[in-house]
Amino acid sequence: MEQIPIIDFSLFDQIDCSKEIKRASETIGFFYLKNHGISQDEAKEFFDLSKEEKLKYTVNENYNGYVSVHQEMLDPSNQKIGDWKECFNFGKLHDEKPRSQILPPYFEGKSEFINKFEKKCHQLCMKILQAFAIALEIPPEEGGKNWFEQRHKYENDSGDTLRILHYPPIKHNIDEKDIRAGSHTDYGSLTILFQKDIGGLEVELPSTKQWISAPVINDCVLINIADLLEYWSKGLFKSTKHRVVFNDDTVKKDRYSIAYFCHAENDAGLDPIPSKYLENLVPLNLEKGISYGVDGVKKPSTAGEHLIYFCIEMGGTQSTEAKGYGYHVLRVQENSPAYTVGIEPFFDYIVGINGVQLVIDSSYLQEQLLLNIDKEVILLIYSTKEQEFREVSLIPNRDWSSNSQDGLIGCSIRYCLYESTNENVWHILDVAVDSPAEMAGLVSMTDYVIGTPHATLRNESDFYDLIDVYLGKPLRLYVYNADFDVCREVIIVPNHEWGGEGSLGCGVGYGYLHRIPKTNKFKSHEQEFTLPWDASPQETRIESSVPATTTNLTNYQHYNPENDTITPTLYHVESNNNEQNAEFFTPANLQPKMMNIERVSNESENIITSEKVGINDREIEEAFEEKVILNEKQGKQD
Ligand SMILES: O=C(O)CCC(=O)C(=O)O
Ligand SMILES: [Fe+2]
Ligand SMILES: [Zn+2]
Repeated sequence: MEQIPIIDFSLFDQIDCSKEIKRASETIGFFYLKNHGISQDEAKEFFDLSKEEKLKYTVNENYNGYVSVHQEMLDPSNQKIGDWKECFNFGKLHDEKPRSQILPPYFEGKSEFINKFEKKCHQLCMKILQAFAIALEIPPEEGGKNWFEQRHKYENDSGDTLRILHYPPIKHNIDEKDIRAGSHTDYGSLTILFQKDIGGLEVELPSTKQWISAPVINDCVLINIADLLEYWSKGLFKSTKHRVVFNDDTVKKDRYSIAYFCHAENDAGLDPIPSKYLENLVPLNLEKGISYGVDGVKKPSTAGEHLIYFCIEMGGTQSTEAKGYGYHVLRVQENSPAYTVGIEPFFDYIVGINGVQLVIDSSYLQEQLLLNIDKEVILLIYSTKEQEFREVSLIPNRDWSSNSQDGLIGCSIRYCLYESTNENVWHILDVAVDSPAEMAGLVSMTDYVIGTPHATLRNESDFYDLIDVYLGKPLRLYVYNADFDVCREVIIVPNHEWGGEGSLGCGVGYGYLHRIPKTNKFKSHEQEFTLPWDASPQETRIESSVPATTTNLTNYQHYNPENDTITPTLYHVESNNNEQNAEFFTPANLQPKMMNIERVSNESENIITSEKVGINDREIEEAFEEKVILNEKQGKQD
């Protein structure tokens, strides 16, 4: 079986050493270094402080600070409980610059030592990266052996982190799923790992997927390649999965380790390393987000963007993001019951009513509303913006509107999947002067295009196709502004004649990094939602085989139409839609709940002066039918 090689770093100046490092990085992604020049110090004293003391320094938004036992779960798909470890992350402790992190008094006294240690680790990483540059034969005109160093300068901001770890002993019987650190890869360029006395680290061989042990070897540090370097090298270097397991002989012992995560500077572009060894390799997909400049040209991702993604993930948003089916709220009528309780179009999904989860598209929701006219019902709502469930209670009724066509709660809905919906938005980046984007009033950085009445935008390219079709013509966009937490309608005329590059004149970002930020405005409702559902409203209803979408929904029953005892003819769908995605509660003529914006006067045809922007009903109807309408009607209206 393959073994993790031991490389003697005192031989650094000989070419063999860099070749060996390259070979190890291409195959296992891990190697031991002997004679690396750093002596390891004990982290134990910090972890011996009281829990209260340590919790005062819980990780901040940059992921610096204290992480308590079980707070981190590195392998959520296989773990039942978080990692059996606690750790403390130090950001870079510059001596020249003010520190971004407040240190516990315990470390304050040792900050000089920590700073020195970090610098030594960084220097060691630079030497290893030099070995990579030599082995990859980066041409001198590109930077030669200094290519990596130029992108990892200590004084520049980066995600460099020193982490001390403590894995407490376990006294009771452990579950087979219990693990000290779940399987994961590291995030930056390189990691130096200092192990001491107690083993348990395992590495998954990329070739065979077998887990092998990475034992403690005296006087050696362990180096591993991390994700950024894998991406940068088009996958030539392997960012290998690793984990820390309990062994019979170590489970009752404390384990301490130290990791130094070396990252590229935030501004470092991630275009591939200039090396002949990469020429025939296909770039890996980062899939975290794409940005386009004002000129419409794709910008390379940077190490900093990559890092933001990491901080979002580790900050825990991943665990709250839910996936499942529900009724997407497309419109909310002003002064309707839904409006009054703050149901938000676009972001909200109705996923349950009175304790029953709506896992199947059926007439159940309508029936329940009809059965409860003038009585209170409780709707379970999932917000893709807040990534949160909440309950609202409202009274379906016909009194709120004089129009008999209006629905009972005043929402237009469509049954669909609610996963990553708020990633399918187009983030407005820099807006160029006098560009169509500026004239349309688009706001740089805080505006997000969330849709259009003309078409259903299902993926990134749909947006660009739409712009092409509307070249020289007014295009209506629904735009969300994160500062004001409000939606409005914008009319833009994409064109190439405005005098700058691109047809919109603004940079656009798409994907995970460019999703709509949470506002946490429903946080205060959390209490309300955790109340258990005690009613079992339909005794005859049987659990459907569809699993609950999230653990939050365990108190919800599943509605199964096959066991329905309610006569389905109670409700008549008043809609001219024929598809199963009928628009149940839509009145024939309603004004969209879009903010009316003041528009700056201008001769240009795409500017409407201080005027309320309404949307034609037919347009909306058709958008809801998910038909892409890209033609004649537009001319008529504008
Ligand atoms: O403690 C160890 O041996 C490994 C820690 C680790 O892999 C990490 O923190 O990323
Ligand atoms: Fe790791
Ligand atoms: Zn963005």
